[in-house]
Amino acid sequence: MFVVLKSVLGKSSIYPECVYCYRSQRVLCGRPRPHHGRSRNYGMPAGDVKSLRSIITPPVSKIRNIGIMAHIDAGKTTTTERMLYYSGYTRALGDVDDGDTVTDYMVQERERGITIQSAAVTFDWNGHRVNLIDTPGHVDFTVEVERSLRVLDGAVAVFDASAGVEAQTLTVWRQADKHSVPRLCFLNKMDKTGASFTYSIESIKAKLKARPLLLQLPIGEGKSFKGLIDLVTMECLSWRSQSNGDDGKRFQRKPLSDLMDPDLLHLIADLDDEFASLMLEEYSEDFNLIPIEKLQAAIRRITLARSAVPVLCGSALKNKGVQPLLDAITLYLPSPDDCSHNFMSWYKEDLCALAFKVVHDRQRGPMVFVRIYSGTMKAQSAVYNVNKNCTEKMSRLLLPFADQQVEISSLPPGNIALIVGLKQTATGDTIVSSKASASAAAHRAGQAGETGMGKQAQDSLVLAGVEIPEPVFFCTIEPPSVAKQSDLENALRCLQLEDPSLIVKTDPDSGQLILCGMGELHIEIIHDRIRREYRLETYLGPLQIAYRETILSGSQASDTLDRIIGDSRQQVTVELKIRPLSADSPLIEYSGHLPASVNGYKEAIENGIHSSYLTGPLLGFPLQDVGVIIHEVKVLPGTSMTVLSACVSRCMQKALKAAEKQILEPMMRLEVTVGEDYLSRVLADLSQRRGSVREIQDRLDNKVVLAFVPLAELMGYSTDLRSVTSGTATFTLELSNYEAMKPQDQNSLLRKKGLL
Ligand SMILES: Nc1nc2c(ncn2[C@@H]2O[C@H](COP(=O)(O)OP(=O)(O)OP(=O)(O)O)[C@@H](O)[C@H]2O)c(=O)[nH]1
Repeated sequence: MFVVLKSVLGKSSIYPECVYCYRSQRVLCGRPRPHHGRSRNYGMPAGDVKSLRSIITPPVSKIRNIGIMAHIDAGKTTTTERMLYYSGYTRALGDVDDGDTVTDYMVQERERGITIQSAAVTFDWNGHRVNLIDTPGHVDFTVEVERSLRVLDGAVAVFDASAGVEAQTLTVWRQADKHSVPRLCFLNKMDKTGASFTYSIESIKAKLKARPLLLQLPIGEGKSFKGLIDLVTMECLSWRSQSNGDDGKRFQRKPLSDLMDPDLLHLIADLDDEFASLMLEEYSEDFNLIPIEKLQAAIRRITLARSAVPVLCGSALKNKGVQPLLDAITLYLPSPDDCSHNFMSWYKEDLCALAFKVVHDRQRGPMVFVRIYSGTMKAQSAVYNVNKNCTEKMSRLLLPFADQQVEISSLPPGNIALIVGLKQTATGDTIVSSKASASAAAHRAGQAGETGMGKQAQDSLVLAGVEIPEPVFFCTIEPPSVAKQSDLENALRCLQLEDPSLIVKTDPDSGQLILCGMGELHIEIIHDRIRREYRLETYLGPLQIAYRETILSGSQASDTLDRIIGDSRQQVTVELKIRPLSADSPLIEYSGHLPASVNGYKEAIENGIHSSYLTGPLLGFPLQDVGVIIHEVKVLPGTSMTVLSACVSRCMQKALKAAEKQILEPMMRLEVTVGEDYLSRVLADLSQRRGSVREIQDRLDNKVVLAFVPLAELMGYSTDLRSVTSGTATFTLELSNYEAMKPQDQNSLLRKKGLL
């Protein structure tokens, strides 16, 4: 039994069993007030706390962890807002155009009107707990998309009914195909001039290669759109005109006919054997006697098997069709019970959760969104972070109900929760109950290893997270003044917890901070967030590609460092050889006749070598595949280990200068999905980008081109691909390896950098 205390802030320890509701304007997780000065009233007057009072943990079969995916501007934020409103968790209808929505809470999202990071909101509908997870579609945020696909069990694809399937939906749809996520389609904006139900259905068939299962038909299109025909219940659903201020909460359901829709029945029988036998046997006399529940159960089986995709329609902006969409989510999309992940079996009843988003609250510090896969999560307990190898204490466990957070004492598997108190946990980390439990899971994975599972597979099973690709772009970032340097470092530390694909380094020569990210937009967004959220005006250097360097021939060098520091003499002599590293030789070797005392210096010697690996001799990029043989090390007694490391490092630089050098460039594994009509154009474009095509596969009616292309040739690829394929192709990109540049390409790069 929960009691809601209105606006009681920071007193949870006094009433540990209570559920607190927080006024969003004060305690939102880092959510700033709307920038335009107008703010929505999220306050909860007395007597309107029914929904929070009734919070109980539902059985897992009643949980729906659902992603919303859409092309930019299709209306997913508006649809989400309506869902929150109709389910009773917000008191006013949020409007994207006024910048006062709940889910798009980063200011840039409000201003740019795009959704960058996945936000999760929870609400209850018809006895079900719905956790809505927003799914970004931009290619720079692929990791974000993959991570959100990992935590959700089903998805709703929202379309602009006047545009049909657009590029971003295609990208996320294909990722959802890859991860076998069951979906529903919602054709939004049926009220818009040019909206066409038929066109949208045709484009779902043609572009997504999906089989639409029409559960509704619109009554009118564009300005004349009034309501829907529900083909499952054979009812007419009509809403009052929004022009007289109607919020669409109440609508009329009028039975149209006692007869079922024969087309729908036959299509369902075609797709579902169980339903077909009902029609042929029990109800062969009269199909119209088939109970609606049986029809709905068949639609659910079809949706989960992904043999067709239910299609609904409406207009979120005009408050029409959202409640039936919510019904469909609870009726047809999977519960956590319907989905399983391999790694879950290693934890059995023990806690295993994935941190899928970290946000910063000025008062409460980092707040971590988690999906619980197994075991129970308890407030005020210690948890073990497998990725960071550390134990942390969580203070509070919250449910992210709309824009309020509701405190709860424990949560079973299948749920999404918000944790306060974890300081080390970053997005993508796996959280379990203890180190012992992680070891037990690794042990179980190991036992399976004996039956054919490799070490790598074991590790990935123990971890619930998504692998973060190496960043391939970088640029320098400078604070407005030296005094602000530590503020900038702090901001970057916080941002890294939220976004593990952001890497921050310090240039060893200039001491400048360097941002490394996944793409142009990624770095731009980080820059923007530092300005807005941390109020720091920073300067970015030009965006550069992260090359690497290596050597093609061996070389030898010796060096002596002789210094008087204070009143002691410090002297080191080093002689070493470097050579291209072959796959089976060790990185550092010591030649046979070194004095035994060298053993005591090994750490300092290796530090010197590792520091020289960070800056290559040509352009200062990290070294790769360079082996070292230490021939001689003479150290005067009393010499500090720092001087020894410095001498080794200087000697390495000398040897590197003398060797034949090579730049390695990042090669990207590019996967382009395109219709046959545009295939030749895509291939011609790739050949101009120094790309090599490895394979062309068939996927449904599309061609999938697998190619390796130098990253340097992929600047602006998304725009170019859109123009050569009229927006019909999608692509994914990830780092494959580093490859030696051809002499002419290397020379032109060096010339560009002013080094030739
Ligand atoms: N006519 C019409 N406009 C709509 C409807 N739903 C949303 N819009 C408008 O479409 C624009 C985009 O809506 P959003 O809800 O921000 O779309 P989104 O998909 O969340 O956009 P991103 O977060 O940028 O990807 C806004 O101007 C909305 O007012 C609708 O049903 N009909």
